[in-house]
Amino acid sequence: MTELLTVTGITAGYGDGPAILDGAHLTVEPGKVHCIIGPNGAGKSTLLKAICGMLKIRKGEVRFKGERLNGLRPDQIYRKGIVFVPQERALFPKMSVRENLRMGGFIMDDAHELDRRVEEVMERFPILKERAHQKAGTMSGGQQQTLAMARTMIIKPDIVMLDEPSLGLAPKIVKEMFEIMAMMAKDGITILLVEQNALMGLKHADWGVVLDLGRTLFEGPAAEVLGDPRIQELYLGGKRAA
Ligand SMILES: Nc1ncnc2c1ncn2[C@@H]1O[C@H](COP(=O)(O)OP(=O)(O)OP(=O)(O)O)[C@@H](O)[C@H]1O
Repeated sequence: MTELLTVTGITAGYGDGPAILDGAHLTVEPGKVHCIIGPNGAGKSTLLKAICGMLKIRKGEVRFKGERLNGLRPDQIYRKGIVFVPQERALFPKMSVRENLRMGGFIMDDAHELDRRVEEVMERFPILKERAHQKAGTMSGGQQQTLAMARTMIIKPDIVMLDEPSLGLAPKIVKEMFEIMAMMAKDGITILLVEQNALMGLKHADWGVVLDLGRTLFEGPAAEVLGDPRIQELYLGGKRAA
């Protein structure tokens, strides 16, 4: 197995506060969809924030393509091709769809190339092309989520980390969101997904990771996680996977 990213025994927290992550580990394989599940407060979002450089790693390490990422700033990690979409999506609500997409390429020096990428991405998402001049903040939740996901594609990233992208969206829109995620994976983008609806998340994933109290309790093929009676009982609401 060739790992794209490995997280080994990391400890991290907010400021000088207690360790929220306490020995978490993770193996990320190229081109696959990885879903991190676990109860509220387990540290799922914190894990994504630690990987993308928003939180200092106190112990352990994160390696990407063999290179240690510890201590790098978020923009340096972004430049390497790891993009994080937080729960709140971090769009610029007063800026247009096109301007938001351009912001996805803030690390690109070549303005023409950036414009070309924005056009290319808009071709993939007709709703964004139609609404290129609309202010992002005036769009529906689903359209904003589409924009947030499309924006990651501007720099042709290696890894996109999505923190609860389905939050607050109607079921039909959630389905569309998972379709976009599948399209990104088909394009070769490796996905790291945190999903509150663990069953749904795992059903769309290749690899499952169970995090609790800041530790990785289990990681393995998503089908195995779905089929494990103990995990079903503790983390999947006791529901048998269909
Ligand atoms: N900005 C912050 N400052 C201090 N503590 C924080 C901050 N953000 C999260 N925490 C704490 O870190 C712990 C883990 O939060 P985190 O958001 O990573 O959990 P989660 O597994 O993603 O759960 P949820 O589904 O509730 O978001 C919680 O106890 C939370 O209160």
